[in-house]
Amino acid sequence: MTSQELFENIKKKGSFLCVGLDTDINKIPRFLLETTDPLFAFNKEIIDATHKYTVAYKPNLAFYESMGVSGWNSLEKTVNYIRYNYPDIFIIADAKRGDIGNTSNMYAKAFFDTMDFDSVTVAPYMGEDSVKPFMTYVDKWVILLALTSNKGAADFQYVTENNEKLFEKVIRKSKQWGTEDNLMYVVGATKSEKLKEIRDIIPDHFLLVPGVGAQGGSLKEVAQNGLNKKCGLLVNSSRGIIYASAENDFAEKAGLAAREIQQEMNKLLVDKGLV
Ligand SMILES: O=c1ccn([C@@H]2O[C@H](COP(=O)(O)O)[C@@H](O)[C@H]2O)c(=O)[nH]1
Repeated sequence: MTSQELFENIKKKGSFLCVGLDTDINKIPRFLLETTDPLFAFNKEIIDATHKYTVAYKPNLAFYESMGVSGWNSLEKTVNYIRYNYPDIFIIADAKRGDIGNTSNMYAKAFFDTMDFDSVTVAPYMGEDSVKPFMTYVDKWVILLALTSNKGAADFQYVTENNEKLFEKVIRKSKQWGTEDNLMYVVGATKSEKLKEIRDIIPDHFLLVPGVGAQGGSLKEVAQNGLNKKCGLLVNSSRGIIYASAENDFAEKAGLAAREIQQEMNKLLVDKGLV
């Protein structure tokens, strides 16, 4: 998917929402545990209830890997289900990978050949040769960690040298490795005050923004500082949507939670003259 195609979907749905599929076996409704594949059964219901309001899904790999082989199967079935039923939706493997070149090649093969993800989150710490293997695939994206939403982001990402913070250096250097059609950045919604500075460095790239909802980031502030002429934002909410209810009505409540965010997003897009 190109950035223009992503923008077209955003305009069509009036939404730049990404629903995070952080599917925790301990949090899903108990009756699903009696099904043959509880993680997939939960995801399928959530996807059917939210697809109208979202342009992206982001399974976080930890929730699937922690289950062993059955978790990988649930993940693969989830990706195939989205691809087959809702083909215009962008699918993110939140895996935070990156290693020496030949190993990154294998990570890229896992997510882009073996599984049909559109994108994978990658940690920039090991540098260009650890990131480039993910960019050899046509129509696939790297989403590079730039300024993360957690408290520990302060440990390294704000460290300043020659008047430049580490996260700024990461963005400035890495933007030369790809294009606006295969490289996005993670910027936490809890760091929305930094979005203007980030937009000075990368005015046109898409940003994946986790941290609204459960982590307390403000969608309005993210939009004020981060929207660009092609929207340029995918704002993720995981727990705030998928665990809106722990009862039999979990899917319906997730749909309502997604719709509420979509309606707010639509207003923000209208105010910005983008739809
Ligand atoms: O900086 C980051 C990078 C990734 N994440 C991931 O996004 C979701 C957020 O979930 P919520 O339940 O909406 O808080 C989760 O998968 C994180 O691992 C992040 O939060 N911050």
